Amino acid sequence: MAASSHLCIRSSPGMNRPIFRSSRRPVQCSVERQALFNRIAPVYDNKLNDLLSLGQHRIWKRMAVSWSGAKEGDNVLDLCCGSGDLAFLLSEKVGPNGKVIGLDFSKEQLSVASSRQYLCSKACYDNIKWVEGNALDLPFSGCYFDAIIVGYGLRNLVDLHKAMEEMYRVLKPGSNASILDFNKSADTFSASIQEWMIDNVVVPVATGYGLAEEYKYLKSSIQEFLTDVGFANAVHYEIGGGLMGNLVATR
Ligand SMILES: C/C(=C\Cc1cc(O)c2ccccc2c1O)CCC[C@H](C)CCC[C@H](C)CCCC(C)C
Ligand SMILES: C[S@@+](CC[C@H](N)C(=O)[O-])C[C@H]1O[C@@H](n2cnc3c(N)ncnc32)[C@H](O)[C@@H]1O
Repeated sequence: MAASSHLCIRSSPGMNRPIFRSSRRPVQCSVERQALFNRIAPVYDNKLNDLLSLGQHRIWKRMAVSWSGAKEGDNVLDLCCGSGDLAFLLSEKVGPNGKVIGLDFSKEQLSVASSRQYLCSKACYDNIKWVEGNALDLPFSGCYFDAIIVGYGLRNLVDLHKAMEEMYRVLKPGSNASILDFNKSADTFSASIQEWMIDNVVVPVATGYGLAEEYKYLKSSIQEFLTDVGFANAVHYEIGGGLMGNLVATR
């Protein structure tokens, strides 16, 4: 790893998959957010997202991977990886000659990701490394990645502009950042369906998981931040009937 001087290894109890911890100086990140994602790690998983999205999130994540442009042998980043869904998909895409880094600031989320990797027998998952770090101060040198993917991560960051600058810095020129998140649809019909779903399905289900507050502000646009930091091109695709959006930004 190019920036190995910034990373140290933390053992992951009961497992043989190390988690690398960034030793860079702390920069702004929300301690409350970090605590929240640590707290929800045992319940934030495929089952919850399957329930909320009727399994559709698996399709949306595959589309995001495809838009990232990641290919065999690439070095790619799953930013705000959580329990690692996108990292696992990327791992299959880049194959044994490629490398995947899943970065998150929640130890507990990374611990879940690491045990999923350990429990799954797919050999290609050996190409994944988990890094505990901050999206606002990435522990990698410039022009390091062939693709970056972010699933439902950016909305949770305290400084979106800084995160975009960091993504731009570590991406190689000509490479893509593929950003999957909730969409703020311009179409009033789609927007009202989304609002209805969130108020009547998502929030009540999430309340049962202790996540009500987190699901109350799902409707924000992120596109404007990307072009600000110098991305050459940014294209936004509406998916899932306009409920979700995938932004593809090229450096
Ligand atoms: C993928 C989903 C949630 C991801 C998610 C994002 C966050 O920012 C969080 C923050 C804190 C805690 C948890 C999360 C989190 O889980 C679920 C998405 C649900 C959709 C809003 C609702 C989809 C409803 C429909 C049933 C889907 C039907 C699609 C249609 C047939 C095209
Ligand atoms: C809603 S989850 C999404 C997880 C995963 N990408 C997925 O699609 O299922 C958002 C993740 O962003 C992480 N996160 C939030 N702020 C972060 C930051 N400043 N640096 C690194 N990770 C962060 C959280 O810990 C959490 O795991």
